[in-house]
Formats: sequence, structure tokens, C-alpha cells
Amino acid sequence: MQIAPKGEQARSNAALPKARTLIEALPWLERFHGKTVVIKFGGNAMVDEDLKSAFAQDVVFLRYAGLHPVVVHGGGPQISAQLDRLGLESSFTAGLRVTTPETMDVVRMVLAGQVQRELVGLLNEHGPFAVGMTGEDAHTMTAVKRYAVVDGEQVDIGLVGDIVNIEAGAVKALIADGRIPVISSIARGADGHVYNINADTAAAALAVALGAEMLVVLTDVEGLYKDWPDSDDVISQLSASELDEMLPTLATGMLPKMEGCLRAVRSGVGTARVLDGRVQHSLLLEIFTDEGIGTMVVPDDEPTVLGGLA
Ligand SMILES: Nc1ncnc2c1ncn2[C@@H]1O[C@H](COP(=O)(O)OP(=O)(O)O)[C@@H](O)[C@H]1O
Ligand SMILES: CC(=O)N[C@@H](CCC(=O)OP(=O)(O)O)C(=O)O
Repeated sequence: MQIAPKGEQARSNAALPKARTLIEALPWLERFHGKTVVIKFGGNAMVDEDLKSAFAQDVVFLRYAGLHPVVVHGGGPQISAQLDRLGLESSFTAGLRVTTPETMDVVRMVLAGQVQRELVGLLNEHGPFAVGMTGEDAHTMTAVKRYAVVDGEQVDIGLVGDIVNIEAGAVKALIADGRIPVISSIARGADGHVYNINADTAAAALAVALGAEMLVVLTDVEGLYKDWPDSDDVISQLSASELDEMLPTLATGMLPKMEGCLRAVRSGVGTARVLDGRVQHSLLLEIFTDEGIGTMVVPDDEPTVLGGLA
């Protein structure tokens, strides 16, 4: 029998929790290997430099762990800041930006020329993975004009679109080549216009088209609150039907996210999750640990692990 010297034993005991953390990830690695995960990175979760770097590390980690991450990004606050700098008015109706042709130029410039470039740069610090594109490229996303609905009335909000078709071939080719597609939420219209698409809506539509295992929406709150803004009880898991019932009670920012999650799980995506992008490495914690953080939406036929509304 070999007996380790005291110091060595203490060292290996101290390292044991690290091994346990790694091994905790094993069932999730087995389950998600080779699966596509669409991650929506919201503009509000994107304002802190350390968080952005940690996000890039997490996404590359997923890639090395054998998953296929696809990033769809927003940039609402960044677009508003640029419009402000240019002295252009910026307003929202029912959570959607009123988009004139002049606004659309700024949206395109900020999303594709600034936010997407920055994310691609951060991801590529870890290897030759990220390739940026917009929904316009290779006809990936086609949209039609979308109207806002206010008090039951249709309101014209300009060049805002709803996705009617996704050609996922270019994204699939990038995935097959081991790349990480980083996609800005802009789409072409069959009418020759370019449309501004809410990034949550774009991410959900892409998750469906790719047959993704998971849609993950990173935002600036802990998850879906039960009685927002009166309480900070986060719903940890709910079924598609439970979410459907709750939708009419949701306020602007959460509405497109939860509509997207609902649409995704009802169209074949395994689960949809809303996470706190302000928590470093929330993506890894959610995917690879037993705890799970934020809110998870499951299809109706899925057995509820945590007993429905927490
Ligand atoms: N039930 C709810 N639970 C959590 N947040 C909610 C809820 N209803 C409305 N919100 C609002 O939605 C916001 C998130 O949406 P948004 O600001 O558009 O984020 P992002 O930039 O990440 O897309 C939250 O900061 C919160 O103010
Ligand atoms: C139509 C519409 O509102 N488009 C959004 C697109 C960006 C976005 O959705 O960014 P976040 O995810 O950071 O909110 C906008 O112009 O702000």
C-alpha cells in the first residue's frame, strides 16, 4: 500500500470539489453533445465589459464541449445611444422601435457594424470560430411589415418586420464547419426593404428553423417574475400552457421574449430559458449544473421537474 505524504493528500482533498463540479456536468455533456443551442444576447446584458468577455468564454466553452452554439444579438440601448448622438428621435410603441428609413440606417450600422463586430472579436480571442452575418445574408431571414397593436388598433411603426421565412442553409454550413454564427436581427423583405426585427423574435424563429435543442435568452433580470413589478419571485419552470395564460399580463420588454419562448417550445425546440445576463457565466451554470437558474419553459408533454410554477 502506498501512502501519500500529508501535504499531497491535503492538496488532493482540496481539489476534490473541483472534480465534483466537473463530474456534475457529465450528464449534461452527454445529453447536449452535438445539439444546437441558440443564445440571444440582449443589449441590456451587454453594457459591461467583464460580462461580455465572460459571455464569450462561455460560448466558446460550449463549442469545445461539443455543442453547437449560435448567437443572435440585440443592441437596443446601443441603437438608442447612437440615435441620441445623431440628434435623431427614438421612440417605442408596444415594445417595438418606431423605425423610419433614417432610423433603419442607424439600426443596421450599430447592429451589424458595431455590436456584432465586437462580439465576433471577443469570441475570436479564443480561436477562429465566430463568423458574423445578418438575417439579410444568403436570404437567411425574410420579413414582412409588422404593425404594433395598441388598444386593439393597428399602428404603423415603419420598417419593423416579422419573420415569415428562414433559409437556415448558411447557418447550418457554418455550424458544420465548426464555426459559431453571430447573427444580427435584421431581415430582408421580399418587397426590397430592409426590416428591423426584435432580436428575441429573431432568435426564437431561428431556433425553430434549426431544430435547436434549446433557446437561451440572456437579459437584465433574474428570469420571469411572477407578479412583476410587485414581487421578485422568479418562476423557475413553467409549461407552454401556463406561459400562454400568463402572456397577456406581461409588460413590454418581457413580452417578445416570452412569446418567442412559447413559439419555440410549441414548434419543437426542447426547452427555452430566460437567464440573468448580469450574472457572470450564467450560461454555463444553467447548462452544465444541476441548480439551473432563471426561468425554463418546457413543452406541455414534458413532466414538470420542479412542479410547475415555483
Ligand atoms: N414578468 C416580468 N418578469 C421580468 N421582467 C419583466 C416582466 N415584465 C416586464 N419585465 C421587464 O422586461 C425587461 C427585460 O426586457 P428588455 O429590457 O427588452 O431586455 P433586453 O435588452 O435584454 O432584451 C426587464 O428589465 C423588466 O423591466
Ligand atoms: C423592432 C425593434 O424594436 N428592434 C430592436 C432590435 C434590437 C433589439 O431587439 O435589441 P435588445 O434585444 O437589446 O432589446 C431595436 O431597434 O431596438
